[in-house]
Order: sequence, then C-alpha cells, then structure tokens
Amino acid sequence: MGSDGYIQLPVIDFSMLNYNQNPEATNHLLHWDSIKTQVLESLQKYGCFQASIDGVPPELNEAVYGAIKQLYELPLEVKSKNVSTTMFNGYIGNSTPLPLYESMGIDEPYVHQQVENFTNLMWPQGNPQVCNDIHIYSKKLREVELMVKKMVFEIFDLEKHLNEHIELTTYVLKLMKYRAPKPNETYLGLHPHADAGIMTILHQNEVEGLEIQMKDEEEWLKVKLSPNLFTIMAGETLNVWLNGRLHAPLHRVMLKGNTDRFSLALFALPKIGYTLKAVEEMVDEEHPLLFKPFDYGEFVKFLFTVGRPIDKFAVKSYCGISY
Ligand SMILES: O=C(O)CCC(=O)C(=O)O
Ligand SMILES: [Fe+2]
Repeated sequence: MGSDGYIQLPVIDFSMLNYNQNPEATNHLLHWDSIKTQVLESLQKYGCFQASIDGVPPELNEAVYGAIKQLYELPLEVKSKNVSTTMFNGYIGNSTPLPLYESMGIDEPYVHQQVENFTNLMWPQGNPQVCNDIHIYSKKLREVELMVKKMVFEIFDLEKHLNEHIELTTYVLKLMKYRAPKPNETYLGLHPHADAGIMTILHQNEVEGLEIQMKDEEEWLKVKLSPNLFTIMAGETLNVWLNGRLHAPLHRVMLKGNTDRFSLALFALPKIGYTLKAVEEMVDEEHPLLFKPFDYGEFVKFLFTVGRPIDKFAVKSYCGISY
C-alpha cells in the first residue's frame, strides 16, 4: 500500500498458461502450481489481484474500447433495446442515485451468436468487426475465469465438485460508461459494493476510478490503471460455496477530472433456479455454516425491492448467518 493512496495489488502472470494446453505437460504443471499459490494468497488477503493474460493484445483492447465509445454515442432509444432476460443486465442509465453511470450487458458473450444478436440490435445494418472483437475478447476472459475457478477448487481439494459448479455459472459482459461529473455534481460513479456473483474480471481504460477497501479497513485505495492488466475479484457467491474461505472485496468507482470513463467487466454469475450453498466439505466444527442456501433469482428480486437501501455485502445481508 503506498502513501499516494494507491494499492499495489499482486500482479499474477497468466500469459504462461493456455487454457487449451495439455494439463499434464510438465512446464504447464509448474506454472500452474506456482500461479495457484499466488491466486490463493491474493484472494484471501485482498479478494482480488491483477492478471496479465495472453490473448488480449493491445490492438484488440483498443478496438473493443473504440466499439464501446461508438455504442454510447447511439441514441437512447437504440441503447434501450438492450434488455435482458435477467433483471439487471440490460441498459441502465439516468439513475438518480448514480447519475454518471451507464451500462449495457451481453449475456453469454463467449457465444458468437449472442454477440451478433446484440450488435445487430445496436447497428441494424450489422457490425461484424465489433461483433468479432467483443466475442474473441469475452472468450479469452472466460477461459481465464475457468482457470481461476479450477485453481480455487483444487486449492480446497474440491476437484470433484468443479464441473457441477461450472454448470451453475452463466456470464454477462458489461460495457460501462461513467460520464465526467459537471461542476458541483457528485464524483461517485458506482456506490461501494462487493460483487454478488462468482467472479468478476474488470478492465479500466485510459481513466482510473476503481477503488477498493482492504478487509476491515475504512480507507479507499485506488487501483492503478494499466492497459494490459485485468483486475480479477472474488464475488460473494464464490464465498458462499467455500463457506467464507476467501474474501469478496468492497469496491467503488470515483470519477475525477473532466474525461468520460469507460470500463468493461466479465461477470461470472450463478444461474437462476438452482440452490446455491456451501460445498459440504467446507463446513465442519471449525467452520460453521455462514450462509443459508439461496436461489440467485430470488436474491435479485430481493435486491430490487422498492425502497431497499443499497447493501454493501448484499448476499451476506440476504442469507448470511450470524453466530
Ligand atoms: O467500472 C469499474 O471499474 C467497476 C465496475 C463494478 O464494480 C461493477 O460493475 O460491479
Ligand atoms: Fe463491482
């Protein structure tokens, strides 16, 4: 942690690992084990880390951000066509508590057809270049999410439960814009929260703004922007599965200056209609059950109950057990 208000998150090099590589290759195993240890330490201490990954070259990154900027220049009627089957993945904008924030979501963006449906809605004449760029980008981020999830399950000797939990996961890519605040307007881009889902891979481009808190501390620390680093965060649901073995960090977005900010996140979320609960091996005398089993769909309905204040740890308030 620096005196300049920045936090130095661990930087883990994933570029050595390729999702499609033979998992038995000696070289791969060595890297895998060393990265796994770093992942565990970071997720316990900070709840997150920064990752350099292969497969998202600077040109692809630039192209994707170019597309996001184009997207937000579209008229509101067009952006509003981005509706989602779940309640909060479609277009969001003009919200009274968060006036700077706009977001759009693409469900299952590693499926080419899903991205094409989105780009065809936004650009009725089609936009194959943007469609391909977003698709390749999302596919790569999902591969990284799967690797991290596999490592986490291996760490806790839960390999036999991995596939079942992969099956419980769905993805959404969110493309976000935070407009620069006007004079005398709030600087708050996004309120303090822990992500409720399983895992999030975040990327900020050109304009910083992401801040996190260390466990049990009050001070907000800025996450340094780096074009080729992704911030990977544990969500509260992962911690439900692991019965609290990791930490889901509180974070927020603060704007400064007069430049709009664009960011991007792949959220790994639980599918709706399934019971989410601690893996049985994670619960014993020393580790009493911390969360009641829950369904993500019911939880989302609870989140959107009119008049509810915004919870920092929403899953914990919904189904946390206190002793
Ligand atoms: O825009 C960012 O950097 C963070 C976004 C975020 O935390 C979220 O959407 O949950
Ligand atoms: Fe978040």
